Amino acid sequence: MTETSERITSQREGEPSGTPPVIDSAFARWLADRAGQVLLQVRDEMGYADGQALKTAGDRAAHDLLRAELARWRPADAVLSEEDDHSRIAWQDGEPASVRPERLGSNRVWIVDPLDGTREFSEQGRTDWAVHVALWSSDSANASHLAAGAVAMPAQHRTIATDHAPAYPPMPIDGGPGGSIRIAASRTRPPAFVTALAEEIGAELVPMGSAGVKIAAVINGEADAYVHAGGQYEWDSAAPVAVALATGLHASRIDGSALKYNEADPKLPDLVVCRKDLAPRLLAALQRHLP
Ligand SMILES: Nc1ncnc2c1ncn2[C@@H]1O[C@H](COP(=O)(O)O)[C@@H](OP(=O)(O)O)[C@H]1O
Ligand SMILES: [Mg+2]
Repeated sequence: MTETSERITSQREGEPSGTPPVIDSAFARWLADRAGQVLLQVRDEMGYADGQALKTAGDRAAHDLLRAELARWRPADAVLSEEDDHSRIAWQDGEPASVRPERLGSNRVWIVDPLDGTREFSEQGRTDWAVHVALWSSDSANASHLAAGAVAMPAQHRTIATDHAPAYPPMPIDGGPGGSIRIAASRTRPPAFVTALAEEIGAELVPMGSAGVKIAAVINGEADAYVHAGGQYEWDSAAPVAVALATGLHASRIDGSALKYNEADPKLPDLVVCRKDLAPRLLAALQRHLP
């Protein structure tokens, strides 16, 4: 991890407090950092006695901050947030049957997960939780249309973002510790097929919370791949995938197709993020283990 790719999240000296950068990628970092600081405060103030109350308070506080700052500094843009009420849309075959979300007519949509790794946030001592801020833009050149992204990991005192894309992860000399590929997977609900996949390719599973933290582990070279299937939403992956793509990593659905964001139905149930040299082997093995 280089110094430029890993910045302490606190307000820098001499910066006028509350004035965000104009450039979208730096704005994404600023916003994720702000929400991260709020989440640390919530943890400090509430403690861990009531985990459910802590999760609810954290989700709400970070969501409210992101919503307010986006309304203030990017008033023309649309927002898709995990904490919004998606239930008012009646889904039918993956299409909204009644209300068409306003964001589908917008050229710029901020896709945010105020607190990814909610469970880990509520557990004392755990640092594997994150704030995700991504910008989807119809003008963006990449297939996923992700123009900017930031993942703040406040309890780890680091933020990764597309304004200073991290260096391409180092190649382990012998394929990682013990010579095996390291696959980051959910610590509480790893998909069954990932275990079978790991056995076939002689990989080791590295359990941790938060999709953002797992993708950050691949970006940092602490893991070689993140494989997930069985359910997730656009906000779980948009920001870390934006950073992974800016770093030069492979990121796709597990069938190899492009990850698409700002779709009518925000479900995005599976993905794989890995070094480019691993992608052909991993995708071929995935074909044999698709759930
Ligand atoms: N099967 C599933 N269905 C829906 N969401 C899932 C899921 N598996 C993981 N996720 C979401 O992906 C994020 C990372 O999960 P995990 O740590 O288990 O890998 C979590 O986001 P939130 O914490 O924002 O809810 C979690 O809710
Ligand atoms: Mg999430």
